[in-house]
Amino acid sequence: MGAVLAGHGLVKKYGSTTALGGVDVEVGERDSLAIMGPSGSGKSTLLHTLAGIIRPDDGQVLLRGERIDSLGENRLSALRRKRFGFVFQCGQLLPELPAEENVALPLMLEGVPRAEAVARGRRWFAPLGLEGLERRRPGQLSGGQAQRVAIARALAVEPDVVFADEPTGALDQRTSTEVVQLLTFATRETGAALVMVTHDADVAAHCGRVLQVRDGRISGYSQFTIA
Ligand SMILES: Nc1ncnc2c1ncn2[C@@H]1O[C@H](COP(=O)(O)OP(=O)(O)OP(=O)(O)O)[C@@H](O)[C@H]1O
Repeated sequence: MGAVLAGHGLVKKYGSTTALGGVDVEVGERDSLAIMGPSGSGKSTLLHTLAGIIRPDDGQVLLRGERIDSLGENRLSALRRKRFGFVFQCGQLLPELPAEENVALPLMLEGVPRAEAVARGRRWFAPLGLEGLERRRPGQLSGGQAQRVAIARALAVEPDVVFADEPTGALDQRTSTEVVQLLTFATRETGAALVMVTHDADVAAHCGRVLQVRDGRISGYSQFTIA
């Protein structure tokens, strides 16, 4: 079976800094990949390049075999909205909207009527342990609850790939474990691939594979068997 997302020979330079020096990476359906490495090694650049946020100077990004890095900006941003979900370190939820409307937002941006978008988004509240919190605003949620709302929002469009950039970076260890378990479980349930940057080896160990990046190149690879 072909890769859902692939990067081939990815190069990105900032002046004399080589952030990516020719990286090859692939993720398949239900596959989860953690990207680890020291500060400044190119992890975020790799995630953002795969997600079509940064354009590589050389190499290609393919989504289900189709090249996306050469798309025009409008098509690329439409593709990001429809086919990718994003989870950031701090949920980046809209503070004035209740949880269920934050989750429904990506669907509403795609033209789904509000009531239907909220109903579709609500299916994630029980599996993510958020039942009863639908009307709470982000300021009334704990850090872990807010990250679970962010996961629900990332999954609302039923994306091909979920990108998570330090999704547990602001959480304590116990909450990190809960959040990464839910993130990997819920992403696999939808059949999406997961690409996650993390500094935390315990968090990375929940992914099927771990890619080590150093000085913009892959320096190691490990594979886990997920029960
Ligand atoms: N917009 C930019 N302009 C100039 N240099 C950049 C830019 N973005 C990243 N870099 C440089 O590219 C290299 C890789 O940065 P990147 O943010 O990808 O690393 P990282 O591994 O994600 O780091 P961290 O763990 O600290 O977030 C670094 O040397 C960084 O300073």
